[in-house]
Amino acid sequence: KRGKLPSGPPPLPFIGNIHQLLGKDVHLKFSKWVEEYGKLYTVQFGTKRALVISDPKLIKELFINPASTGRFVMEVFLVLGRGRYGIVNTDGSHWTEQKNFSARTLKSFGLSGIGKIVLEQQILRDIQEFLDKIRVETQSLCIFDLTKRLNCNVMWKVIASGGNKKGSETEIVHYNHVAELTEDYLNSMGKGTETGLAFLPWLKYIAPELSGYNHLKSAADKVYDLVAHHINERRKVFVKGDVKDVMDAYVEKLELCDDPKSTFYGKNGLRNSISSTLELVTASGDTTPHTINWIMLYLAHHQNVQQKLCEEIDRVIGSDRSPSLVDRKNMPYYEAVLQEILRLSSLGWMGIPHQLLNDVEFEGYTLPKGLIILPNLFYVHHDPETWGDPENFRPERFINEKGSFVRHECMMPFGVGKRLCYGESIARDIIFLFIVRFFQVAQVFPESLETKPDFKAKFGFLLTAKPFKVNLKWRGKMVSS
Ligand code: HEM
Repeated sequence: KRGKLPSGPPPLPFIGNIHQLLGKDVHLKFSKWVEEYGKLYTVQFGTKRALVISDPKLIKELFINPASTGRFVMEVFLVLGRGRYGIVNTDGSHWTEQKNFSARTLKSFGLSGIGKIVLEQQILRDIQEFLDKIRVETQSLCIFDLTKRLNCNVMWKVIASGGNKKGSETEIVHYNHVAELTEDYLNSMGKGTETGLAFLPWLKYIAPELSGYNHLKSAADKVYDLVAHHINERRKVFVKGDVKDVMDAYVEKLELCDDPKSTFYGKNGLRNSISSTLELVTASGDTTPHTINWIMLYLAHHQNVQQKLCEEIDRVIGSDRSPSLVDRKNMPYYEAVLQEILRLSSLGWMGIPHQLLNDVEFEGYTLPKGLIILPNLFYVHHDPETWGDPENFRPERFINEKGSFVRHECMMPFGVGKRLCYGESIARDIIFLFIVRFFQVAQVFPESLETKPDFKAKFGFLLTAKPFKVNLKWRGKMVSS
């Protein structure tokens, strides 16, 4: 099959399949095409060809090959990093150096690092504040707006807490500002996926307003300037060895780098550090709170599952103490609920597109260098051949006869292979602390009995739950953490 690629929906001259990929619910079109063309097919973005892979084994096989770690650079990300800097927009040795440093630093200052106990306590205090705030609400509540802020606070603590006086007025104003700017950028990124800008960068020239480019650029600039400002301020007061958070670690790395070949060296070093830090803020800004939001939606409409989760919380933690991350290993049902929601929601429905760095022999085809690779994660998580009843919410599918949680090799919500999401661990930790603490003291119900559940996702760069409200009922004691 040399020179040939798997077929797919017939492309039109110049635009390829773009006319079929604009607007809403593109993930469902990608699934429909699996039925027509099989688990390997190609689509055409203008002049660029993309291979869509819908088989988990094949995704794994290709994504562990170093040739597949190239990044197809999307305008919606490029505009944020102001070029190919940082992690998401880079590949090769540039990407390796930036990603390794970022992953290591996140680990050190996140929930598995040196200050993990203090951070866990701080997060629980933030969650307590959140609970206190909603406790006075008697009306039905849109939880998402609050969890988004909460998540941003947590991440900004990991990234830049060392520069702020804990609990001060400025800290709160500052956190809210970071959250607002991040949200604006993330919303415009979703819009850019709908209008096609993500795959057709030239739209910014012919339809800058309509494609959402103008708004995207101004939102991206604001959040970039904010992070750049903080890094530059820290550089002015840099003290070697005084590293309190992720941002300090970047500043130290920049100040001490004397290797011109390093991606931390000189002006480009600064650009890379700003981009990489920025990516931590934006990559976590939507993903974690939207996952929490999906959990709320499913549990509000599946009282039996919520009941079982509450029973597990009561059994393992009780009501006299706050949860701790060490409880997680004793909570298989929680793990199964999260896994089932990650499967059903498939937030990152096509991951972030890869691009081949070299020719690759794959399934009898010679895939050419430069080919875009799209893992059809939504389909993988909904394939009837794998799941039998993919549309049903059934956490039990991840529980074995002994009552233990079992992993499933077809689950890949955080991607797979060498470019796997390295925020998985902190995302899982934050979600655990939030959900378990929340259901330790509260229950959620649909806004009204007539409210019909709508589990169909709102389409964008991420698949998110449509806005909804829940009613709360308080249970257990409001133990303070
Ligand atoms: C439920 C939460 C999350 C989900 C479902 C998720 C999912 C994903 C997926 C599917 C990818 C694409 C992997 C690929 O390119 O093949 C990705 C990449 C990435 N994620 Fe996450 N993510 C989540 C949370 C986070 C958090 C909290 C952070 C940061 C703290 C983060 C940082 C990143 C970064 C920087 C990349 C790009 C990595 C690269 O280009 O090599 N993610 N994520």
